[in-house]
Amino acid sequence: MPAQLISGTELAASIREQIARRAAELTELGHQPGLAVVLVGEDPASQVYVRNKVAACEKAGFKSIMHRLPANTTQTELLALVNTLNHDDTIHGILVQLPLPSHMDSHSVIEAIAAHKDVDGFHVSNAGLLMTGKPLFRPCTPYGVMKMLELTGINLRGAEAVVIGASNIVGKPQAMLLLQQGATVTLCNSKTKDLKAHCQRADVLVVAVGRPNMVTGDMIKPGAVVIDVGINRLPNGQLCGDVDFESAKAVAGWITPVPGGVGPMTITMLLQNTIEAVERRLSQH
Ligand SMILES: NC(=O)C1=CN([C@@H]2O[C@H](COP(=O)(O)OP(=O)(O)OC[C@H]3O[C@@H](n4cnc5c(N)ncnc54)[C@H](OP(=O)(O)O)[C@@H]3O)[C@@H](O)[C@H]2O)C=CC1
Ligand SMILES: Nc1nc(=O)c2c([nH]1)NC[C@@H]1CN(c3ccc(C(=O)N[C@@H](CCC(=O)O)C(=O)O)cc3)C=[N+]21
Ligand SMILES: [Mg+2]
Repeated sequence: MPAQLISGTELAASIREQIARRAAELTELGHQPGLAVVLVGEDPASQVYVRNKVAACEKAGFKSIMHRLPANTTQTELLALVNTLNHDDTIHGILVQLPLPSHMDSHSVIEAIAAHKDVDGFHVSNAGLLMTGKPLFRPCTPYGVMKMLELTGINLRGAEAVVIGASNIVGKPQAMLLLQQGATVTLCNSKTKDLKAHCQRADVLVVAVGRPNMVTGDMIKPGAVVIDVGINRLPNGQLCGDVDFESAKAVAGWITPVPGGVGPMTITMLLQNTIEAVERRLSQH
């Protein structure tokens, strides 16, 4: 039996409906959720993502402010904008689109964002809180993946979870969230020996590397849940994931498509985190 599809597009739409309802209530109370998205430079892929994020905000009834800065913006100018947004009470979430131009130090920029507005969850204090099991914001992509896993009904307690890719924004926080749900987690990287053997043990396989079709059907345990985070643009302009969808879907129990999989969930969880920021501020005043 071929794998069941986990539609990120559909799950995202149903979560966004709830978010829009809550946003309307919060607006009614005088607290319209506000997200600021900062894009430096003209990277075409980043422009697409940022446009999608702003459109999703508007559709959900958020206030969304897009700050587009030229590629030659200085780090000092960017830090000044971040500081202004930190002090703007109409803004609950701040997202600085990565990657930043090479003349900037993204670490310092992320650290400049007020941790309570860091809806990406990338600030070191948010990474630390996640690690200790008391997250303020869960990074959007891994958070979205957890929602997709919930939809499959898989019991993560004692499950073998393998994450391929160990970046600070996807792989590492993904491993933490899986661990917190009781999975036995293996986190693989470019030095991993015999990746195939690790994958074949996985009840849950999350792939976040950035290499087209690197995971093939022969690497997958029959019935496994396979989550493809990768977004790769092929020379012909087509988007594809890190998983070879055709061979994988013949073996997996559940699988996410690209596009229409994790990507739309990432944006949804960005909205979710912004709502959480508003709720938190309300409960503290
Ligand atoms: N759908 C979505 O919403 C999102 C999608 N993405 C996509 O996910 C992918 C990963 O992104 P990101 O985490 O930022 O990537 P990074 O480039 O930051 O990290 C890649 C990771 O993959 C590991 N890796 C590289 N080659 C191999 C290999 N042959 N075998 C095993 N591991 C390997 C690297 O190992 P090492 O640590 O040893 O270098 C590293 O840990 C990209 O395609 C990106 O576009 C990213 C964010 C959101
Ligand atoms: N500060 C910051 N936060 C991020 O969350 C962040 C970032 N920087 N830099 C880049 C990555 C990547 N990312 C994606 C979000 C949505 C889709 C998405 O919606 N993808 C659609 C397709 C979009 C298309 O057509 O290109 C899909 O998969 O169906 C993809 C990728 C967020 N990132
Ligand atoms: Mg996707």
